[in-house]
Amino acid sequence: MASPFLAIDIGNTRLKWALYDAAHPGAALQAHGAEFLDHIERLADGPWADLPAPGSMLGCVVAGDAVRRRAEEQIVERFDCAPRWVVSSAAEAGIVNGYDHPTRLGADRWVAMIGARHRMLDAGPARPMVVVMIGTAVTVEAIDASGKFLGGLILPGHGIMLRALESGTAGLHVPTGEVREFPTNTSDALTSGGTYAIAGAVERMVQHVRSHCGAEPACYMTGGAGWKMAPVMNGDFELVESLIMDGLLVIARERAAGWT
Ligand SMILES: Nc1ncnc2c1ncn2[C@@H]1O[C@H](COP(=O)(O)OP(=O)(O)OP(=O)(O)O)[C@@H](O)[C@H]1O
Ligand SMILES: CC(C)(CO)[C@@H](O)C(=O)NCCC(=O)O
Ligand SMILES: [K+]
Repeated sequence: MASPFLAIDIGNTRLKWALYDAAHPGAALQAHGAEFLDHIERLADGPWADLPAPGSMLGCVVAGDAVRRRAEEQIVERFDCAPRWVVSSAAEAGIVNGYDHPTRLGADRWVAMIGARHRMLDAGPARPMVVVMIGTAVTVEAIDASGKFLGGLILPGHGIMLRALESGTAGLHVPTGEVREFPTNTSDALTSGGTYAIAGAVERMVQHVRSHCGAEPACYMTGGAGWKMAPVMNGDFELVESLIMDGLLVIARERAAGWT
């Protein structure tokens, strides 16, 4: 009988977790949550206190070693299961890594691409992809129709952009504004500037992929602030909140198949 599977995504701002009824794509979500990194110690006695014990877990972590260790303490304290973390490699689950040093690619980026590829192939024939993650940092990945990761962009997220402007200028200390085509106050100018900086980078990558691959890419967006970007994106962007969790489920199934 299948046992529950715990998926964990530790970013630079928050730890996201999701418990599924089994370790394969399409498994039913039983519980999920997110904690700011300062609050990881609460997991075992808080949100995880009443969960059924998972038979296995798999995660991706881009925060530092100290954060990863604090998460491992919670996993071991609450559940009798070994912490396992995805490391970016030369190839896994249908994606071939084009990075100069494949292991230096952020594990969250690697897992999100694997989740996106699986979703794209589920929907129809193979196409190139653009995969965008809007978290603490923003990443914009290009993948060709064969599953080769061609390369990607890293840029500051909304929060970092605003804090950089605040600390680097004398006159920019204002509340968050609205996204406007023609902003007429400082708040709107800052919020719109950040949003369109990200949108512009994404549109450029879509152009690069379109001309390099000679086909229209399937475009996916994920990350905690993805819902804020989705409305301003040109073209068909599918917002998939669970892209990293989907990728973890794909990898978990492949590994289980390889080990039996
Ligand atoms: N209204 C806002 N104005 C400016 N920045 C914001 C706003 N809302 C969220 N942010 C910033 O956007 C970033 C991403 O938000 P969030 O923490 O939800 O994403 P995340 O996917 O959990 O990030 P990570 O995976 O990197 O931990 C954070 O750095 C946050 O400070
Ligand atoms: C770029 C971030 C911060 C995005 O979360 C993360 O994937 C990371 O720390 N990556 C390592 C460097 C790289 O991917 O080239
Ligand atoms: K992330």
